[in-house]
Amino acid sequence: MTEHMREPVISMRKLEMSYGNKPVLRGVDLEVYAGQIIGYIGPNGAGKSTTVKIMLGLVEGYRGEVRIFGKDIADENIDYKRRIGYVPEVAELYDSLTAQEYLTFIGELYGLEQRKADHKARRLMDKFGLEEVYFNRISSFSKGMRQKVMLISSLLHNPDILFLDEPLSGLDANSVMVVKEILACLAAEGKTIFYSSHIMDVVEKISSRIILLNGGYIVADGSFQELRSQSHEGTLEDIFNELTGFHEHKAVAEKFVSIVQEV
Ligand SMILES: Nc1ncnc2c1ncn2[C@@H]1O[C@H](COP(=O)(O)OP(=O)(O)OP(=O)(O)O)[C@@H](O)[C@H]1O
Repeated sequence: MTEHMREPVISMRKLEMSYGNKPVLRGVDLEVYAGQIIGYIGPNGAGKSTTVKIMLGLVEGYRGEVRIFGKDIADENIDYKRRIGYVPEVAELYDSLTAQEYLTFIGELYGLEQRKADHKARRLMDKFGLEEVYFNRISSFSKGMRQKVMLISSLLHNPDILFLDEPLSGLDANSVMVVKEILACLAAEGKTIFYSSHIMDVVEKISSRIILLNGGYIVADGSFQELRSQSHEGTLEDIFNELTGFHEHKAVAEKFVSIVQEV
């Protein structure tokens, strides 16, 4: 079966969103299929988090249609949320809880039995080398340890779609390799991964499809090889600079440093 004969897992039509009178999304059309790892990129403030939060049902007031698992998310049916995992860019963990308390709590929110959530969370912590701190308070955790707890919490209920915002933030080189491999395995199992990041070389390597949002529109959509052959640029960083019309990094840096030196 070709990809386009299947139902999209996510589909957006004419998605528009404004904050006050400031338009952020000006008409985003998108269909995402099971098994895709979408590298979702764009300049700061382009609207990536806004799009993700709309899909998560956290932002209202958008125009257009968003369907997840074939259902319009505006229809008050929140069942789809049980099949979604989310790792936000800034982790809002409950510092006073232990990892065990936090993860079993999240597991229960997603409908797992307490005992099962505990057993699963403990084994996942073990795989990330955190078995010894399972009963410790999150307030004592380093940045990377917190990030691993967030990743585990987003996956406990075995979601079909995973939204990740800078998921490798704070992870050491070994853990980065493990997480990249986990994402590839999940995609091979038919999970859909929506991966937002500014680390272009990682996005280039892990994404099966890259979507570049700029000025409220999708300005590029394809595999890295497709984008590269269209833009005649070498790396994803070069393609990003080209498509967002940015060529002044040296001039901006020089000006910045010259202002720093004005004392
Ligand atoms: N709650 C809000 N109220 C008002 N404006 C907002 C709100 N949330 C986002 N914005 C604005 O919407 C625009 C898009 O923000 P968004 O966080 O979606 O960007 P982003 O692409 O995720 O950026 P970054 O790469 O910096 O994380 C920005 O101009 C931002 O100031």
